[in-house]
Amino acid sequence: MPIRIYALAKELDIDSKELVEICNRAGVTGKGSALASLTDEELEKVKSYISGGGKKQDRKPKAASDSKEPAIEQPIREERPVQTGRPKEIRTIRSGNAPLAVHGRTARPADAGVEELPEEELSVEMPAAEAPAVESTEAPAASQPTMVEPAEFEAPEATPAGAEDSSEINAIRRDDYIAPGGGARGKVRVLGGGRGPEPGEAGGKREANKPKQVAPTTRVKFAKMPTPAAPPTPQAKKGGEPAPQKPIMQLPKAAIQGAKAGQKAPLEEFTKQHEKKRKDKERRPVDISPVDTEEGGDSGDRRRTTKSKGLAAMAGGREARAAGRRTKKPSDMDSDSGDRMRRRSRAKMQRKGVNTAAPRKSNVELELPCTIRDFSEATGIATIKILRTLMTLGTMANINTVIETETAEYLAAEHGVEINLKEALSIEDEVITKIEETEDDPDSLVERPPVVTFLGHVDHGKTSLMDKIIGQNVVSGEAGGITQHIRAYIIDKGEKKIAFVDTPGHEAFTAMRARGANVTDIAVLIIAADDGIMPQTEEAISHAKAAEVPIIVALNKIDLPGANPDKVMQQLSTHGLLPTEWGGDVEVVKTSAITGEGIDALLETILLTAELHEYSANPNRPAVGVCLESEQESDRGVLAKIIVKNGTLRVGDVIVCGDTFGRVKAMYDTLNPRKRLTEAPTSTPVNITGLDQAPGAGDKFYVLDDIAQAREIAGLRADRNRSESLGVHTVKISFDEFQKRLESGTLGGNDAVTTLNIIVRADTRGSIEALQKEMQKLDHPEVKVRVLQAAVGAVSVADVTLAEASDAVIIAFNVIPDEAARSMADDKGIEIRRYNIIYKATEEIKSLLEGRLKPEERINELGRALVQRVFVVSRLGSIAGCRVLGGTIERGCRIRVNRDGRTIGDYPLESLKREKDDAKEVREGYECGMKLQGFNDIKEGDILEAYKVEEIARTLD
Ligand SMILES: Nc1nc2c(ncn2[C@@H]2O[C@H](COP(=O)(O)OP(=O)(O)OP(=O)(O)O)[C@@H](O)[C@H]2O)c(=O)[nH]1
Repeated sequence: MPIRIYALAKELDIDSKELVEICNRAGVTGKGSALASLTDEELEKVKSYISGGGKKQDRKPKAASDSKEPAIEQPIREERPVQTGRPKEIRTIRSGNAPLAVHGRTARPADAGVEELPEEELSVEMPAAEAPAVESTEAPAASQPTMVEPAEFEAPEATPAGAEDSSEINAIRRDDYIAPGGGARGKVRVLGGGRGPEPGEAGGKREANKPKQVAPTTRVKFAKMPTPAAPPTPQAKKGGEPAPQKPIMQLPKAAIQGAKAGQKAPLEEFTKQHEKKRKDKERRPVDISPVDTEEGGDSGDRRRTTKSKGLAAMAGGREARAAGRRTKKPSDMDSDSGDRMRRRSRAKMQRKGVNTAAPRKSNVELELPCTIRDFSEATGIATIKILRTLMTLGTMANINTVIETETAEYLAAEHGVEINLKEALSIEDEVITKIEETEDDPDSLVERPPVVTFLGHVDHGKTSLMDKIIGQNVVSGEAGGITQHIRAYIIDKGEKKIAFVDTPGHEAFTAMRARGANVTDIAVLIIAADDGIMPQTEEAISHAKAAEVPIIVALNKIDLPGANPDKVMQQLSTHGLLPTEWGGDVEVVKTSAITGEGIDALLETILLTAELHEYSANPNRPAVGVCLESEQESDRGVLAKIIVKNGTLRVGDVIVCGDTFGRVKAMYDTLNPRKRLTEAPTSTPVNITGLDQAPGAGDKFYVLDDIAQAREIAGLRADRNRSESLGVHTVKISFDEFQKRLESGTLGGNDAVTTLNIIVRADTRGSIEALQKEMQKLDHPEVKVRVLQAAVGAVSVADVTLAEASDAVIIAFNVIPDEAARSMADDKGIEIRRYNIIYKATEEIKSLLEGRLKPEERINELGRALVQRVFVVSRLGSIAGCRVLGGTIERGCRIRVNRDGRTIGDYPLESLKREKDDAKEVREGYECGMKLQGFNDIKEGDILEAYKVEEIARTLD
């Protein structure tokens, strides 16, 4: 017969609730309350359980038997599941006013009699449903610090009657506490379970069976703690097995003992120190070393780990910070902070010696001129390194400094970078070069009139002959009967035309050629038949030959009685111009400007020669040509005389001519200056207006599409001309320059054979013949010697002009240059090489050709002096009283004695005096006395040249 549990409890005289639990332990489950009924079988089972002592055994604390701790130290509680998570409620008691330090709370000095309890004995109530079962001896793994409020020991809690949910409120009752050794007052036990002791246990069954009479004030009831999120502790991850939690602060043994003994100060001091350390640590930047992070939350372990890692850990931190910076996008930061960060980063890299420049590049193409910044960007070399390199050369520069080709090559070599330098194309290169390099379609070419120039000695009849041809009388209009201006005309000869250019002399002709304006197709050499070849005739021959144009000889003044054509033809033969009459290829026409004899024959010969050479041009292309002369007129402005070399020039065309530009406003005929033209075909000389300034003789002109282009090109040229005029003249041509050009293969010439042009001036015809004979012996497969001119007499301006136009060197054998030629040669950088031994001159030329010209000595010209008086002293000999004309005369130099333009001797200077005193040197404008060693035949009017021989170190093998 079923019996209610409460009835059975009454029968057995036990608490109904306790009986319910006994039923459960006896295996009779499903009896949740005292109202539940027990079947007979269940009743028998329960009674059997009670009578079998199971009740007593169950009530024995398991901890007492399992724990390794001394039994007296074991908490009196039942084995309960403990959750590793958060605590729900805490029950604790304390002795007197002594607080307990629990989980992160600073322990205050405890009163005497307070028992130090192991931490795991601090009871934390966990929700049974969530908590994994653990041994009660293990410390709860809850990492969240929990504060336990003090509770009065004298007022233990009592479970209120009818409280079924023990997990919700677990009061501590007096019966729960069993003092070791009789329950001495003052001992503290923190109880884990909410249940009171079972009957029969210490505390008495009687008390257990009765509800406790608890004063409301003595019962401590805590509100539920907020539910913190469970930290992902490593212990929790390991199968739910919590790791033992270590105390935040470990008190040293001495402090504990001192505190127990009532010594307050040591413990307080230690506590302060610990607190200070903790705060310092909190203020320190967080070390985010990956190693430390993995170590978990144990601060002690973290400290050890950091120390043990040492520099490695620091490096790791730096890397982590750098990684943080790298991952931060520029957009995430404001511009200022971004700039600061970049600057800091750059500065740091520079401190470390890290190259912040772009990586070096190879095979760099660099357009010159460029700035140092451009060079750095192109090559990847840091600008600071480039500037340092330049400083070693003594060049102070900055990043905007423009560097030239040589500097760029040096920098590239110094820093081991290969660069391909290319000059920047200017608009001039792009436009003008394109025009010049444009080749006309052969089908577009038509025959054009030849341009003829008359050359010859003064008064041999050039102007008169041209006048006769064009039917004008210009001779009478020229000042002094000497041609002062270039005249240019085009005449009709039947169906053909011939253009004539009359120059003031061969020098003007050559000067124009020197500027690259070789307008002449055919040179007509005018020789007066009664006079024959004169010095200027020789020069004219040389100039015509140097121009490499066909030569026609006009034997003028044939009407004169003294005309001797055979003599002239003989002379021509000796100058390399063999007449056709004598089997040569030079046409010789006998003419008279007075009678007109031979004029038609001359014109026909010109046309025939032109036909042979097939001069042609493209009339349909934009015109190109040369300015022959220009002047500023008051009414028409700039009037330029030009000749069209190709294409057709029209009014309205935009032209650039030298450093001038403009649009052709008007065009005038050269024969009839007031006759306007609308166009000028090829080979036509015309006067034009419209240019902004007067161009120079020899300036080429080009027709462009755009006036702005013309203006820009003219401006660039003007700037360049200004800078060149401020620059220093360099030696244009010299033996050394020849040597360099030979070695570099840039010496001018046809095909594979280069040509060494020489102009010879000598004291006698015999010297010239001897020199020419020696030079004919010079044989070189790749270089040929070409004597442009060989004449007797001092070096003239014409020689220098020819040398400039032909890249020639002047060899002066026993002669000196006149003052004008010397000045001009210095000005234009033309070398005049002087010799007094034929063998030495030919030896040097031979060495030059063989590429082994290695001057061992160099003549250093010092100065010149004019002998004004000669004093003959019996004991000493002749003393020359001189005035220094130029330079200085120095003691110990050598003196060349020149008389009538010829060098008659070369002697050492024995003594140099200023008045009666020996002088070290005498400068220009001063008088001095000179005694030459071994020469007493000095005369007034002699020119004494002082020079020194300098030893030059060999630069080649
Ligand atoms: N009898 C004669 N006299 C001539 C002939 N040609 C020129 N003359 C004269 O020679 C003189 C010089 O003539 P120009 O024509 O001035 O000689 P040029 O070569 O032009 O002289 P520059 O202008 O100084 O270079 C003049 O008085 C002419 O009259 C000629 O064929 N026969």
